[in-house]
Amino acid sequence: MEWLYLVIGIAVLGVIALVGLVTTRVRGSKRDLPGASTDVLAPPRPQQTPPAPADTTEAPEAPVETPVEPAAPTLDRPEKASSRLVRLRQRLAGSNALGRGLLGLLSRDKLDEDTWEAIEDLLIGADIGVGPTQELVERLRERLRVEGGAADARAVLREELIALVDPTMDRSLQVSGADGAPGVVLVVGVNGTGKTTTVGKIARILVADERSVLLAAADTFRAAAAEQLSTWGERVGVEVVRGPEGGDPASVAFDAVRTGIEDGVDTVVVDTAGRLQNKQGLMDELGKVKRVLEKQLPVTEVLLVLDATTGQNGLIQAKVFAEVVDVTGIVLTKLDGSAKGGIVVAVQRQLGVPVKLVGLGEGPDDLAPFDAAAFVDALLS
Ligand SMILES: Nc1nc2c(ncn2[C@@H]2O[C@H](COP(=O)(O)OP(=O)(O)OP(=O)(O)O)[C@@H](O)[C@H]2O)c(=O)[nH]1
Repeated sequence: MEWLYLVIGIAVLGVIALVGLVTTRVRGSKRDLPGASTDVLAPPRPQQTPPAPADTTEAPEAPVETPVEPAAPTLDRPEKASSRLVRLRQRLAGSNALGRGLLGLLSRDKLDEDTWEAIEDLLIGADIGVGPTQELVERLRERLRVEGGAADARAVLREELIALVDPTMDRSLQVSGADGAPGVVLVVGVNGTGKTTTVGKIARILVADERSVLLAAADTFRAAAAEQLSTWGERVGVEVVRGPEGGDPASVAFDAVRTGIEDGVDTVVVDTAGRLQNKQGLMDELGKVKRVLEKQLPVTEVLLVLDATTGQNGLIQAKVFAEVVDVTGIVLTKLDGSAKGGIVVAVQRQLGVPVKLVGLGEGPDDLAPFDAAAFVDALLS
């Protein structure tokens, strides 16, 4: 019996050993299958790329992002006043017909009475005025007679014309107040002479000279004038004080000077209306504007704007304005469109005040400080 138990035990052990061997073989063969996976729906694994070799060069730095500032409005850079008359001298083309005409006559071999008469006609035609014409002709006759053939007609004419225009007059603009207070420039003139345009151009001259400026749109009569002035101001970053259309011009002027004092600007330039029904209305309004301005600060300059193409009419206007306000300087506009440069002499004689600025075109920087010698040189060029 014992041997039977022994045989059964050996047989059981053999079976166990056989089953264990088969299981191990099956597992081993599964592990060896390429791509074997427990889940067939799983997406194929992305192929692993070998790690890049270590880069020994420095990686470029990522650009640093700077915050974008809102674009500042681009402002005009007005031309310096000193270079303007030279640039604009060819604009006096109409007037230099006068210079050429005079030189042609004076260069004749014989200066007879007919020639002197022709010279007089030329001068009067150029609006120099009767008195200054006679004075000039007398001086020329005298000098050419005394100096005789040795005289250089051109040089003599140049000297005498400069003397007539008067280089001794103070033509500087009074744009500064006392003790650091703003200077106040009051601009007057009949409408259409180029007054508003001139105020805009004066602002540019001051800005080019690095002065701070405030404009007062005290021409409340014409709505477009305030708009026009604002456009001039915006181009050079100058503030414009405005009032309601048809409002009191004196109150706009007052507000502007108060703002100018508060802001500490160098100069306040005041535009005024010129379109008034009668002389009394004009007197009342301009007188009031000036009085109201002077409650706060003295007016340092009163500029009268005259259109050079209007000839005698301009002289009559000049007289009326001079009665209303103390004009301290004249701005002659549209000299580019006029053959009558002689008006410079006539108006200075009439008012006894200097031409300080001349308008020689519609461009923003076509307003130049007046200079007697440069003007005469342009006439004779
Ligand atoms: N050719 C030329 N034109 C000029 C000159 N100055 C001004 N003008 C022109 O003259 C016209 C009238 O100018 P404004 O400034 O509007 O005249 P204003 O006197 O202010 O007129 P109101 O505002 O109605 O009183 C405009 O077309 C200007 O461009 C100049 O020197 N030469």
